[in-house]
Amino acid sequence: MAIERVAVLGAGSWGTTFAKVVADSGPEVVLWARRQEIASAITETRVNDGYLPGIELPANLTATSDPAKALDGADAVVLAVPSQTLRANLSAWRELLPADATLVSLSKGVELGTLKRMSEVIREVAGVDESQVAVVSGPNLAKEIAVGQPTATVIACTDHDRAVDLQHACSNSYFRPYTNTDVVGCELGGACKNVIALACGMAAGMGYGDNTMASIITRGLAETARLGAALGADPLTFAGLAGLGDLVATCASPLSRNRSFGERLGRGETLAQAQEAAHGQVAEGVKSCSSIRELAAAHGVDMPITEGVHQVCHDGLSVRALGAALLGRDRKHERQ
Ligand SMILES: NC(=O)c1ccc[n+]([C@@H]2O[C@H](COP(=O)([O-])OP(=O)(O)OC[C@H]3O[C@@H](n4cnc5c(N)ncnc54)[C@H](O)[C@@H]3O)[C@@H](O)[C@H]2O)c1
Ligand SMILES: O=P(O)(O)OC[C@H](O)CO
Repeated sequence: MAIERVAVLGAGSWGTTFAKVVADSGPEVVLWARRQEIASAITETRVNDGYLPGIELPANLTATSDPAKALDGADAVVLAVPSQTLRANLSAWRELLPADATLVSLSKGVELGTLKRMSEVIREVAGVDESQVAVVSGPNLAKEIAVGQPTATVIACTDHDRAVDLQHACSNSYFRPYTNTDVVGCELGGACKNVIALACGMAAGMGYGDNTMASIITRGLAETARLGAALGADPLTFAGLAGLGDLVATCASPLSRNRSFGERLGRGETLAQAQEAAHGQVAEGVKSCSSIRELAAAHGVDMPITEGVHQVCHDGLSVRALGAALLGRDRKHERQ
């Protein structure tokens, strides 16, 4: 089914940027902003100044703070709110969701408490089959895409035809989506890389260079792939855009909120100071390190970097002690 009208719920960095991507690809887009003043400002100035200053939004993108207006007649509903708020937000929107609309997750995280992936939360709250839920994940730093820098991504859905419909709705001269049916692998790649980026940021904050980064990225990918194997993901997904691609972009970029957050901790700032510097924008790994750690434990999977990041963020371990603990682990074979 051709997607002609898209609702994007969440007007932060990625929600606004993805709304622009879709609008630049052809469909009509209605962007829902939680705050009325942001919706009005977008309507009046065509700019979301708080999140994407200086970026002019296309004419086929309109904004509202009324979810019913955003969702009316939508062929696809894109959910662009922080992971830990998705359940509450979607519960409030449930009755307004058009019956056969594709429900698309942009959020990269694992829910605290339930240990569910975002597509699982969506299926549960909206009461839909897994074939109706898609995930967009890849090396997608919003600020680069908003200025039209080229990138690729993955649209994952167990229903390949639905993924292809969505692919058509967000393909343009600077955004190239690939399809994949491995929803589990794509979601785990997106959630876990935020935690590994925190670790890379910590190392950068301590003054360490590229060998350290490459070692954390590579071993971070190894532990992500171990979790994926335990949860039934396709191992090849982790070598793709939603795995290695996103991991490298996030761990290397000063634009990443997760990496920047970790860097502040590595320079000796407290969690509260790093949180304040984020200006309300979400660094998903700070919470997901705990849920991913629990998920790993429930499946008997060893994730030492994730464990260490959790201890730094929530158990008072110093960044220096984390480095020493990781280097002091039992020697092992690379494939273990
Ligand atoms: N920014 C990126 O480059 C990027 C890229 C890919 C994926 N993502 C993922 O997309 C998701 C959204 O990220 P973002 O960059 O748009 O985040 P953001 O912090 O920039 O914006 C979050 C948006 O959600 C809204 N929101 C609704 N309910 C909320 C609540 N209860 N608490 C806080 N905010 C609430 C906020 O008003 C805001 O508009 C995250 O899971 C993130 O990991 C982000
Ligand atoms: O800014 P971050 O750390 O939330 O990362 C943004 C995107 O997920 C990169 O693909």
